Amino acid sequence: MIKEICAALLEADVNVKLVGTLRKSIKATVNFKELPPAVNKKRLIQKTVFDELVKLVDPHAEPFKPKKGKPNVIMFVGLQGSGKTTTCTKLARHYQSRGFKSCLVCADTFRAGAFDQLKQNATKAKIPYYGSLTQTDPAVVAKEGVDKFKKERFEIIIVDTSGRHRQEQELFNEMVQIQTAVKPDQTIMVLDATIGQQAEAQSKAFKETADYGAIIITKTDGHASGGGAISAVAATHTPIVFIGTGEHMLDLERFSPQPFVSKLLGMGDMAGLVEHVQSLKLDQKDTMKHIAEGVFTVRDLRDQLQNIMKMGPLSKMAGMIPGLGQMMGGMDDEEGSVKMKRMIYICDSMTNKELDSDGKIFVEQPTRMTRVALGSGTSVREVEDVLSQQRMMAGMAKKMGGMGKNMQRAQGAMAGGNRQQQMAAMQKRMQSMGGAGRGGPGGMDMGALMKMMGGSDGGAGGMGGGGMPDMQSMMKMMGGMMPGDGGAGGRGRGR
Ligand SMILES: Nc1nc2c(ncn2[C@@H]2O[C@H](COP(=O)(O)OP(=O)(O)OP(=O)(O)O)[C@@H](O)[C@H]2O)c(=O)[nH]1
Repeated sequence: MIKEICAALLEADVNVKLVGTLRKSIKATVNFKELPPAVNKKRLIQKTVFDELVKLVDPHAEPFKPKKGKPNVIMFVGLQGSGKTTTCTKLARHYQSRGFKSCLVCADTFRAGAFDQLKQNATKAKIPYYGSLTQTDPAVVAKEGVDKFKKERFEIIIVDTSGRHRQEQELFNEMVQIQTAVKPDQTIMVLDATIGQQAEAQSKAFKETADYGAIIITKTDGHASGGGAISAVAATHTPIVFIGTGEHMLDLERFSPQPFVSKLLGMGDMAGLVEHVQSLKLDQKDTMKHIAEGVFTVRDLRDQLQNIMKMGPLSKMAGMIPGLGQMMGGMDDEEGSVKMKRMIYICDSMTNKELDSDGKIFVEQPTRMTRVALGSGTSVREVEDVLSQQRMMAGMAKKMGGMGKNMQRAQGAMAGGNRQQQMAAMQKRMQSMGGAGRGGPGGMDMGALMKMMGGSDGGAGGMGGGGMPDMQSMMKMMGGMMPGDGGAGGRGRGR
């Protein structure tokens, strides 16, 4: 088993030496001889590997926190094509949306077109930028830009540097010159997740020269498992702060060790998820019955919202399902929960008749929407959003009408089954999905995931007991309710 895991890690581009160390430390941690016979060895080894890897990438330190009201200069370094310019803009937008006055400085005078690229990105994100088409000394441009923005009281000043030179030494010299000129509060290295085994050497070389304090891994939405990233962290003892999850401006997520390692090993914490959900005593009966009949009322939506709220932070939930965390890119727990609470207030301001309706009543008498908006302290637009969410779910329920009955049957058949076995089979399926690299996080096949969770094929994938099958609707809803871009039902990026 250890051999298998080590092979998988090597395949995922984790550094050879690191795998060796890991192997030794597993053997040292797990005392196989003295294990009582009842202990599930496989699970124990898996957990040890998982913990070791998480320990490796967990920075155990507070990441750099920019201070409000003062200039925070952040310099980016990294090889060409690693996604530096894109990530600079993503980060500037990230801070800007959190109330920091942010801007970008292009210090790449080597590549013609670098400034244009930054300009385009910055304009799209409505972020002020600085660069020069005539000045050839990058350190001078960087200093000019930083000084100008400091004077204008910008709080986040991000400096993008060149990643390409005729010789590596020239690139490194230039990095040092820029660093000396702008004295960054933080230097971040951008590393492409697809870099593989070169990650260690590259990150070490950059560390020796530019002594960056944080790493951002880009392109984690691709097929690469990101093992190189772990090697880079291990080699340089530098924390990963964010991960890039796509080409879109919003595809930047705070790094979190557990989901990252889960993906690397191709397993989500499904067991944890099942236990968590089962401990919540969610009220599903009516909704399940309704879905089986192909119906989904406003009240069903309300109950589902409340169930989701009970589950705790969405990001935590998502982290337990391989790939889902990344897929929900940019999702902020607080924003999500505020949005959901408002949706519940809206439902709570409805009459029983409205709640038990299919929503058409609001179309027939639109003043009802105004009344509900007033009563809940929200806007008509938000009421419309809730109703369109419900309509979408109702459409799904209709399609699933027949399927719902099968689901219930399958559930009943499994109620007496061996949960442990079901769970093991489930994990295996999750692993094969994650491990086979099906398009990585962004590309996870939601249909398959939902089918599995619902166990609609009546196979071992289902989870028995109450509650779980309704994950189907929950997932869909989670997908539809991401705040920010597009509002209700407006996702689809990250794919
Ligand atoms: N799929 C995906 N693509 C990304 C991500 N980040 C960046 N890219 C893409 O990677 C390519 C290179 O990104 P750039 O930002 O131009 O790279 P750079 O490091 O600035 O390159 P130089 O300017 O040559 O130094 C672009 O096509 C980006 O859209 C990511 O997280 N996921």
